[in-house]
Amino acid sequence: MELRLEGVSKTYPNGTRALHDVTLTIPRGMFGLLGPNGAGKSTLMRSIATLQEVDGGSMTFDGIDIRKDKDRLRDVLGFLPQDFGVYPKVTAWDMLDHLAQLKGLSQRRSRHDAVKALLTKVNLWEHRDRRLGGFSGGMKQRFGIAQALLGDPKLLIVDEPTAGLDPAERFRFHNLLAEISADIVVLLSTHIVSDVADLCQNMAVLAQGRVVTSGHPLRLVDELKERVWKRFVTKQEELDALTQNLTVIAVRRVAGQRLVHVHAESAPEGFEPANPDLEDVYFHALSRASKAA
Ligand SMILES: Nc1ncnc2c1ncn2[C@@H]1O[C@H](COP(=O)(O)OP(=O)(O)OP(=O)(O)O)[C@@H](O)[C@H]1O
Repeated sequence: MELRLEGVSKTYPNGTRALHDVTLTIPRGMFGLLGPNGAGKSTLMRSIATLQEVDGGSMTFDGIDIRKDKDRLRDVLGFLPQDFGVYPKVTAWDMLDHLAQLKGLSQRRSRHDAVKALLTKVNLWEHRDRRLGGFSGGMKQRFGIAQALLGDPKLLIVDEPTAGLDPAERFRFHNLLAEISADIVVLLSTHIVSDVADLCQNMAVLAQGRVVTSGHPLRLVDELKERVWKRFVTKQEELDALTQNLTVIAVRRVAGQRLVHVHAESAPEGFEPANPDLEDVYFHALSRASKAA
């Protein structure tokens, strides 16, 4: 069971090239698709979810040709879109029961069993009679996952699910996703590097519609070993000079100071070795992509 994308491309009518020859193999488990705003993540998610068309390439999931056989894909798909909205005056139970009916669960008894199991799974059973409008951001997202899991999907797509969640809610949401992804393919799109570092066995970075790196997060970090160097800077002129002469990957704030990470085969003067992490992988991939553009 895997999702395969080959040469997927999309240009919007206004000429924006949102996807450019995207080729990825996404196996069972959690796959993180990282990229800055405008990279093309939502376009890709929505296309896989059959909500919009691509212009070229092929997309298959577990033997289903997604572009040709949309209905078959929808039968095995769960989707939590970026802008998942809820009816504020409806209770969690009534909303999920209604959505379950729309999904084709017509037999009342088994539908109620399924709704109960899902609300329990996402830890909202005790809140089932509360109106959705009173839910916190994290509760709404967990409800979003419950609706996405109706009908036991084999492919679950979640688009930027943790934006705006506080750390405790994020942690809870992560645990839920990790549990779900044991048996199915979960595609998580995000611009938050630590979501991918914490959760994903495989990942890709998308920039300007292209896959700029992909693989196992720890292996990608490993590839940067002894190639990332750090140094604190205080003045803007210093930073400008470094940016001109070296490959600056990232500038972070650490305890109120600016810490520069650069990529180089050997230590530039004044720099010491840094332990690379997934942020370095991400920013290095983005800086390579913007140089190539
Ligand atoms: N309907 C549309 N018509 C024209 N251009 C679009 C349309 N939807 C998206 N775009 C453009 O396509 C590019 C990719 O957008 P997309 O929303 O897929 O990126 P993203 O990585 O999901 O970003 P974000 O996190 O901001 O949603 C952007 O340049 C965006 O402005």
